[in-house]
Amino acid sequence: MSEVTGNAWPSPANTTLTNAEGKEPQSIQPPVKAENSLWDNVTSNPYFSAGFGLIGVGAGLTVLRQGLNLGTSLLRRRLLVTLEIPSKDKSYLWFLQWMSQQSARRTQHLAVETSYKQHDNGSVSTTFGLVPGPGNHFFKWRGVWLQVQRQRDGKMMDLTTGSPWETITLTTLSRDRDVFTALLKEAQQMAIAKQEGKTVIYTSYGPEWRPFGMPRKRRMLDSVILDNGIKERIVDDVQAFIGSGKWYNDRGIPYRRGYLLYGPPGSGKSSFIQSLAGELEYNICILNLSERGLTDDRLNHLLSNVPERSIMLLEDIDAAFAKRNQSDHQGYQSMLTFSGLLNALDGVASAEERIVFMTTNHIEQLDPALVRPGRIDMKEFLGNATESQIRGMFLRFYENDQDLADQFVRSLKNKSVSTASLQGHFVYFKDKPQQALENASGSQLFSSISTNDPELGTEFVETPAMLETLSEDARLSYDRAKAWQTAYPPESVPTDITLSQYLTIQEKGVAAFEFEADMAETNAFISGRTEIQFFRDECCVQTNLPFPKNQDVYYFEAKMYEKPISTTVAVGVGTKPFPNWRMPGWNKHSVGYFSHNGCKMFNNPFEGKSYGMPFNEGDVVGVGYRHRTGTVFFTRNGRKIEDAYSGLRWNLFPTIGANGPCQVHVNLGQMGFVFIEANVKKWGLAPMQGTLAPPPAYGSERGSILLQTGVSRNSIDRSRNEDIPEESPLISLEHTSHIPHHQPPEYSSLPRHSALPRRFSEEHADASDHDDTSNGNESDRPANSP
Ligand SMILES: Nc1ncnc2c1ncn2[C@@H]1O[C@H](COP(=O)(O)OP(=O)(O)OP(=O)(O)O)[C@@H](O)[C@H]1O
Repeated sequence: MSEVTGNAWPSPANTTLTNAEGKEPQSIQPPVKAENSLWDNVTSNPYFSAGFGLIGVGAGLTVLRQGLNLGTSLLRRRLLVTLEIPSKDKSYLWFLQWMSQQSARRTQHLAVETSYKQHDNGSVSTTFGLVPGPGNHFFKWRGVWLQVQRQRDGKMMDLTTGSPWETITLTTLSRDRDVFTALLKEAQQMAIAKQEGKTVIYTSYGPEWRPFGMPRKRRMLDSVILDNGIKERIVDDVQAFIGSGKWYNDRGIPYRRGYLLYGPPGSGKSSFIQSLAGELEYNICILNLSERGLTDDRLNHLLSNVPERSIMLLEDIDAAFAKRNQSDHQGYQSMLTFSGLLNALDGVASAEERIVFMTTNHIEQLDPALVRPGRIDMKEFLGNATESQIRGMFLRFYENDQDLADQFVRSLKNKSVSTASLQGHFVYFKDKPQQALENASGSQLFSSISTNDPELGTEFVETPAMLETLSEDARLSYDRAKAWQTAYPPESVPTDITLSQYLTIQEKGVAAFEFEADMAETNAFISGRTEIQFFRDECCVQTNLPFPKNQDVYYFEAKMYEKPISTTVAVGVGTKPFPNWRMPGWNKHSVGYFSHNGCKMFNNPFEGKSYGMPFNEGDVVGVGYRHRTGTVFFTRNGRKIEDAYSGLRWNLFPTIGANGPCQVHVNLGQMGFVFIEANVKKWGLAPMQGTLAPPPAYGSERGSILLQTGVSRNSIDRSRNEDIPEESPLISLEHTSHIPHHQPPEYSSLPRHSALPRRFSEEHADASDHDDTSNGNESDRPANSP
């Protein structure tokens, strides 16, 4: 049994052991050696005590450091104040600019901020601003010490702009905390002062707007010379819009307004928008819709976050969707879709007003959905220089030279020149008005002149005055047709007479020609190939085949079979494809003679020229085409009117249009013409009958090829018909002798007999010889031979 005395742990020295017999216990003495070796060794070991010492020192230092940190942060918290400016914030750029003025010279670690400046003459100069680079910088401002810490995050990037994420941290003493506000205000004012009297041009940078280059000097409104009234109209409209936010909001109308400026290049569209921004003291946000990577979402975001007091400018809007008509689902150069643009323009309602300007050189290429009111509320045509513009431009360059200005205007009468060309001319003859006048017909000025003479088949350009003559509906139809013709240009489909069409004309004669009308699309119905019934609205129909080009003249006549006075009919020609809701003469590559006023029209609905008498029910209007000179002429009730137009060397199709109910019967040569000359000279589109036999009379089946038993290919006497091709029809040529002898028309563009069996063609050659000399029966063949 062991006994433990006291509460203390028994020391090994005092431990007593008794045995069972009660014999004197032997006291167990701890071995002296063991006690010394364990404890003493430990304590007396120099290495061990040195380790302890080190641990103690380390712990002490750690405590001290933490204490210091704690103290510093306490001190910082109490004594210092910091301001963080992330690179996303607007004031970041202001601050950097401000810094470049303040402290750059005092710091050792600089970074460069390069900026471009585009001058009014187009030249660009570059300036380098030195700003504190990443790291710590100290400087003193208004007696206060500041620490600037510019930190660039190596790992984080602004994914939209691709630039590294940066933060600027400013530190100063707590008591000087007001210095931050003062500093930021000064930076802001400095930035604003730089823009004062200037127009800032923003471009998109990722999903945000960034200033492009330095702010530009404001352009004055009177530096842009537009035709009378245009400038005032737009400026008044914009100003009225800007002040009427409440009006819009009260009526739940999105507070935005869209403007479209269209017209030829160099007419001042961009310049005017710039000067308008200057006048309103607005900035301009330019967006290129063809920009790579522009998506619907990004556009939407950009349009919803236009900087304050800015005009949104979408230039050359037609270019972005040039391919739209090929497929509605097509991707464009950018990833922007047309519907994306429409949605973005409709856009989120924003409290700030939104002014969107669009420009185009080709309004006809714009989708009607884009130009509808709400997206575009005001359209203005900026065309080539008018007389007043020419005078205005001249006087801007050579003040007070009224007389010379008048002479200059006179020298450009009836000529078409862009205002940009005029500017170039005046710059060239700077300070030399007399020379500018003398060289008014010089090549420099007129390099961009386009003649407006429709008779020469050149491009027609409408003017605002012309457009104003159209009603809203007519203008819509006109714009639609122009857009349509851009998508489907005249002659963009093959219209030459093909071999099979040629053979059909040979076989069927004039019956191969017929008017076509798609009932689903056209408000017209055709019966018996040439009898046209119009129902309502404007539309036109064309023949399936164009005028052939073998004989000198081709001719057809249209009889006004039933025509109320209220219906206007236009008889003429046009190329294909042609918008079937337009009258011939109203659109490119078409000519029309109009019933209500007797005018002729070519290529446009504005410049009708007085031509013949009006025509009405019972009247017969004829159209002749001389393809060598490309001349179109008309007849009225058998009397020829003078040539209408010449130089039209296209595949022209007889075209009849009407704007209301009426019936027009057309004679393409299937019967005698009212115009005698056409009968005598056989100007019809093809012979009355072709080479195909008419069906036999009832009861005369004997000998008829229709009821004969078929003749096998082998039964054909090939010794006499060596050239019969294997694939020739299985009709025995023995039986063709009764086919009326008609000379097949010699459509020169195609080989005459190559596709026909030799004997067949020989027979017909004989027959035609015979016909040419002895058969003068015009009722039989009125139309085809020259
Ligand atoms: N009506 C005008 N009045 C004064 N300057 C003009 C006028 N039209 C053109 N200019 C001058 O011609 C140059 C080109 O003009 P601007 O870029 O405005 O034409 P634009 O119609 O926008 O051409 P584009 O359709 O090719 O963009 C500018 O330097 C401008 O000053």
